[in-house]
Amino acid sequence: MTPLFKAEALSVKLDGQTVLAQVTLAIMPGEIVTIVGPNGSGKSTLLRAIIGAVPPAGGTLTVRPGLRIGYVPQKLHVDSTLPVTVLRFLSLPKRVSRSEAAHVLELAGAQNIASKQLSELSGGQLQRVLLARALLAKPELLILDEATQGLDQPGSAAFYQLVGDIRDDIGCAVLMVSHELHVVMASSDRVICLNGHICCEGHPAHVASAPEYRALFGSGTGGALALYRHDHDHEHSHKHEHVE
Ligand SMILES: Nc1ncnc2c1ncn2[C@@H]1O[C@H](COP(=O)(O)OP(=O)(O)OP(=O)(O)O)[C@@H](O)[C@H]1O
Repeated sequence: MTPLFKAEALSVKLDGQTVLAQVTLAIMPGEIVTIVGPNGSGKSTLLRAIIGAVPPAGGTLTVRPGLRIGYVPQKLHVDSTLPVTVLRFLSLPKRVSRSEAAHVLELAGAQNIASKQLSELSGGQLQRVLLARALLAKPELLILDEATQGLDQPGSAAFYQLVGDIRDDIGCAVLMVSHELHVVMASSDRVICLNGHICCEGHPAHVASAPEYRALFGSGTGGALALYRHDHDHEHSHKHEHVE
């Protein structure tokens, strides 16, 4: 199978400073990959390099020609004085039909809020609308940059569960940045721990116990990890592979 994109020994400089060095990474169709790493470790820069917003300073980045990418930003700052309904927002800047809008809202679990004003949505509802908007591109690769910032833990868990369901529905790969390894681990196939370079990678449980990860994040989430795994096994045992 051909990867959707492949970075080989990729380095990126911003303002003359090396932000990413020797990053080698490929994403296969349908895979869910999560990038974790401390603040300033280059996570957003890596996503921006993949979508072509920053040029490589070294190495190579090969993106499959014509790859359809959907991008979900961290946050949308909504001007509450500007009246825009969810349906209208989906038609900006390019008009979409009502049925297309209804379809992506349904995929994103937001079908009952189509006629609401953007300004009256909760944080979790707004993120679902942003996700719906990214789905309009019929993405083969969905990129999420800390898309659950500001959501509480159950809200984040529900959101990542939804992302996993969408992958199952439309078969897209997902590349996302999250600080919440304990929340995303149930829906990720692979986790990459980044700190300017790739420190460690692999199955979520492997990364959580890797010395490089523990050195960066401590082992304080151990209890939460165990608890989440436990809950997850019970709630969703019909759908996902389990972390043993
Ligand atoms: N436009 C820019 N010009 C110069 N330096 C930048 C620019 N954007 C980011 N940086 C620097 O590059 C480094 C990596 O930033 P980046 O935003 O990729 O990290 P991050 O891992 O996404 O951080 P966070 O978790 O805080 O969002 C940081 O040291 C940052 O200060």
